[in-house]
Amino acid sequence: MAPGTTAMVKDTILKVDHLSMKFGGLMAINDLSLEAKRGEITALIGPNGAGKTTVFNCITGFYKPTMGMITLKRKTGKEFLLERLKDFEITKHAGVARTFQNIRLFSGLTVLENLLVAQHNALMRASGYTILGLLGSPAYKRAVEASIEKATYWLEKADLIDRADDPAGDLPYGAQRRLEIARAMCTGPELLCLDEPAAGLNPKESLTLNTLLRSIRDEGTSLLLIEHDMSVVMEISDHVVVLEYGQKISDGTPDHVKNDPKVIAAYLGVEDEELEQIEEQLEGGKV
Ligand SMILES: Nc1ncnc2c1ncn2[C@@H]1O[C@H](COP(=O)(O)OP(=O)(O)OP(=O)(O)O)[C@@H](O)[C@H]1O
Repeated sequence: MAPGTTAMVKDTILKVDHLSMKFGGLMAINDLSLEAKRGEITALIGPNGAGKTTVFNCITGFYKPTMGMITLKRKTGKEFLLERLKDFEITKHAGVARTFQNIRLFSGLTVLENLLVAQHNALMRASGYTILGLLGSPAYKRAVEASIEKATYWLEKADLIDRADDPAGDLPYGAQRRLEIARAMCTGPELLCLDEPAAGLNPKESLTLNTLLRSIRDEGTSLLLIEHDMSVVMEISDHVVVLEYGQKISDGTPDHVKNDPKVIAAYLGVEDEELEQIEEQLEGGKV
């Protein structure tokens, strides 16, 4: 068991085994193994260039890893080997949704329309993929009502209901980030992967984001996030994995990793001999 974790055994939703990713001569990820538990917020942190986005891109199918296995276990018990799936299959079959570092909304569509577009697949399925189905089928009408209900639910959760009819591009930055998250939730994921959700947010927006992410977790969706904002990471994460130069250097509760000398050294960029001094200072309670 990782140091700093509790004794209660939780189900694993995501298991990364001996993952490596090479770009030409550069080993961006080197034999990385980690687990994310169901119903928890797991944060992936580390200095710039540590390999966080590369791990994310391997999990969500944007990159095919050079080596290793990534297993996603759904609530039904069914397992998917993500490295063998295409990105859209990872969303559709394995129940993984993601957001990106750069906001990718349909800025000319309204806030509500953005959430309805996210449910396009479910609506088309209900139509039977026919014009007649779109025009007259009761199943399609029911699906439209359900998609509006789901959109409204997430707009309320994301504190965006008052802006439902405004173009998404008119929202302040923090609200656009929450809309992206609401949109991802409308696909009904079991694992939500967020790439720097707090980037560029002011302190008030960060607090609203924390509330939204906690409520998503409390409703049973597991979260994996990359984040540089330590006020977000330490406040809401159940579990933190720290990378440096493509390798895991620490893994445990927020309290465990923030007191881990290797993590402190990685963030301060210190040499090995200085690390020993930090360790001594930590033992003496001076850091
Ligand atoms: N497509 C790519 N081609 C070549 N090298 C890449 C590619 N993607 C990432 N890298 C390299 O892999 C290493 C890890 O990059 P990555 O973006 O995963 O780090 P990161 O921890 O997400 O950094 P940051 O916090 O700055 O976003 C870096 O040295 C980066 O230059």
